[in-house]
Amino acid sequence: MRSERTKKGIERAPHRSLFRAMGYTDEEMARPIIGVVNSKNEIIPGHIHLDAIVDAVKAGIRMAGGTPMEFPAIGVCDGIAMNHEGMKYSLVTRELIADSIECVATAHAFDALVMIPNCDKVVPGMLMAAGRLDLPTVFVSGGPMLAGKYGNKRLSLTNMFEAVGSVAAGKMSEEELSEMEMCACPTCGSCSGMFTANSMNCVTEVLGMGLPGNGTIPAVYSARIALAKKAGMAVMDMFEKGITARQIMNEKAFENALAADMALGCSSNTILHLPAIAHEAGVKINLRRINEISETTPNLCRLAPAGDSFIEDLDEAGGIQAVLAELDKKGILHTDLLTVTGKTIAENIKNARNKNPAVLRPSDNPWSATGGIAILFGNLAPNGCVVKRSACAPEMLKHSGPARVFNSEEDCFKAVMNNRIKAGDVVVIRYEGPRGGPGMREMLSVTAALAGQGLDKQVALITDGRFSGATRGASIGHCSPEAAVGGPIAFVEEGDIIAVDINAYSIKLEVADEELERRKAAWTAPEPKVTKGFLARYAKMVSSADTGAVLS
Ligand SMILES: CC(C)(O)[C@@H](O)C(=O)O
Ligand SMILES: [Mg+2]
Repeated sequence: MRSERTKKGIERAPHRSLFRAMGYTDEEMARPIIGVVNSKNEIIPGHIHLDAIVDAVKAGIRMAGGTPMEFPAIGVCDGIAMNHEGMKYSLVTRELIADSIECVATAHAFDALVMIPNCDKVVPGMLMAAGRLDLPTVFVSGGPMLAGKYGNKRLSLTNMFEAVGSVAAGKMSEEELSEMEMCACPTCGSCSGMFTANSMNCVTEVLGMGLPGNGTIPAVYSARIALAKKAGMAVMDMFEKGITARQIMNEKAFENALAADMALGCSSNTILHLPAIAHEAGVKINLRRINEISETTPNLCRLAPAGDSFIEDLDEAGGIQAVLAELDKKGILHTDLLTVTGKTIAENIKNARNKNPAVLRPSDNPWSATGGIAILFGNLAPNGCVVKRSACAPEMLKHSGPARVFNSEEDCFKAVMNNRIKAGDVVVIRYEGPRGGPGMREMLSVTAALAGQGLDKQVALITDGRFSGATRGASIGHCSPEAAVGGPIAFVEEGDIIAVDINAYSIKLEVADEELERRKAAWTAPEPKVTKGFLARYAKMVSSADTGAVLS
């Protein structure tokens, strides 16, 4: 046992005295020590209830003969951090979470880990730690929030952000906005659509790191508590069999994750997180390979923000296992891979059934023959940029128009709220990349306000920042290289024509090469916006978005 480093022999008597200080018994010390990473806090709706999940996990570990030892992980609510300086501190927590778990788990020589995340950056941060540490590891998330009800309409956080634009455009009253505010987010859990948190929790299940049900069972269902108990038992089984994270998260597992991403219509943020997680697991994900997978994977789900169903509906339809069964019918899944159930994907999906073809389209009757995400390349983004095409109005799949250039999210948001963006425009928001932001802000307020004004069918937006999973429209993010390092997006001028052809995977700044060279020669890198603290250190070290914005 790895944990013997902290508890066996005469030289470990001091260590044991410290365990005794916490009330641990000989029996508890003799058993495998399982680190239980609890990201509970009182500022994220997806995390407020996690103590109940943690208690159930610990019960499962004890039932199966282990000793759980809990330690914390931080987390940020992207919704509450949105549209202000706070959002610069969101993506960066992913690395803090991974690094801090590495520190605690190694310092205390845990034998195995159970990770309990829920929201956006906590899931990938923990998956990165799992890949780095390569211990037996099981994930059980907090589960999705139920959808809100407003009159006879169901709604989610997307509607709230879009309503802000509707009020600004005079299409909705402030009274209606306040009424919606009271019912959009009715329970604890990760926001109810196929936004980033749920995307990542679903992908965790596909990777094989979460038990069946991990991605979709609602936070308030008793089945989630039972799942947590099973996760505690599963980690003990993995420990006994010597199954570690990297045996599960191999190259084929990431291919499965990307295929499911395309079928589910996941958040564009998965294209940052999956390469970052793969990097920690020793696997390389290439953006061009992602397009190949998207080209051959049907899009089966249009949950919010692409449609009006929610994660709870996907759960009732059979959840992620039913999605995998649909994909398997097309032969696009590697099914011989091991998962935390101790069984293969083929064994896990044997009895999975699609119980609602309106929510989960059968693979021979998809929403589209191609997947939810497209990576565009061209002179404006030589290293690629990302769009969730399944949440884009069909008329915007091909668009060209004049650039409206902003050097920060704030400047652009003001212009949108003052109704200064017009039909046909291509909004450019730059110096918001991983290094330039710093921290690559998520720009749901801008994209939602445009959608709330009805402009999502007429306006495209491109940025070196990123979006929320709740963003819809021709919102093209992660433009690489970013403006702060002299990427071509830095050279766009007001009125330049930008042509986007999403299904051709192309984005073009229609300015002659010689002119772009002239602009490049006249360009100087801006001074760093932040000069102290973690953000300043992050800005110096972070890689480009096309490689996952990682620190190594
Ligand atoms: C606040 C949201 C909706 O969670 C967003 O952060 C996302 O990325 O989906
Ligand atoms: Mg987010």
